[in-house]
Amino acid sequence: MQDFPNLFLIGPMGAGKSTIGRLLAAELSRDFVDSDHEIQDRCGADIPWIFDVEGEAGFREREQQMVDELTQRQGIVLATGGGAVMREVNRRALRDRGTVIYLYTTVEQQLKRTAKDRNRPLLRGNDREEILRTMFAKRDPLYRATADLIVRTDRRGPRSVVNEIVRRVGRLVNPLQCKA
Ligand SMILES: Nc1ncnc2c1ncn2[C@@H]1O[C@H](COP(=O)(O)OP(=O)(O)O)[C@@H](O)[C@H]1O
Ligand SMILES: O=C(O)C1=C[C@@H](OP(=O)(O)O)[C@@H](O)[C@H](O)C1
Ligand SMILES: [Mg+2]
Repeated sequence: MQDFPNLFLIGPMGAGKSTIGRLLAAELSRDFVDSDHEIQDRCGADIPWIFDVEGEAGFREREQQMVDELTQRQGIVLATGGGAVMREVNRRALRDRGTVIYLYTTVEQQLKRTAKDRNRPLLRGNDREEILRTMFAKRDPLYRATADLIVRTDRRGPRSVVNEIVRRVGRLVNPLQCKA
C-alpha cells in the first residue's frame, strides 16, 4: 500500500465520510483528517455555533481555507463536509491533489443516519426529506464530476465499504496488480 495517493472522500451528509474515512486511514496506516473536525478544533466551536455566529457564508470561507490547506498534505485520508463540492476552487483542489471518492447513498439512508444528530445546522428545518432531496439534485452532479471513483454506502456496513475502496484504489494505482 506504499503507493497510495491522498484519498479524499466526498458525498452527502450521512454517506459515511467521517466514519469510513477513519476506518480507511487505519486500514492503510494513514493519517486521517476530517475537515469539519479541524474547523471545529481551530474555532473552539461546534458547526452549529459557527453557522449561528457567522452564517453559512462564514462557514464556507473557513471550509475553503481548510480544503486548500489539508489537500496540500501528503498521504492522508480526508473526509470533507457534504457541501465542500459547491465551490469550484474546492473541486479543483480535490481533483488536482489526490484520488477523489464519492460515497454515494440514498436520501432514505441519509434521513435515518442523520436523524438523531443535532450537529448539522442545514437539517434544522421541518421537512428534512425535502431539504435532502433538493441538496441531492444540486450536488449529485458535482460529486460525480469531481470523483475518480463512486462507491455505494447504502445497505452495507462501513467495513465492506472500506474493503471495496482499498481494492479499487489499488487497481487504479497499479492496474495489473503486479508486485512492485
Ligand atoms: N455504511 C454505513 N452503514 C450504516 N451506518 C453508517 C454507515 N456509514 C455511516 N453510518 C452511520 O451514519 C451516521 C453518519 O455517518 P458520518 O460518518 O458522520 O457521515 P458523513 O460524515 O458522511 O456525514 C453515523 O452514525 C454512522 O455511524
Ligand atoms: O452538506 C453540508 O453542506 C454540510 C455537511 C456537514 O458535514 P457532513 O457531510 O460530514 O455531515 C457539515 O460540513 C456542515 O453541516 C454542512
Ligand atoms: Mg462528516
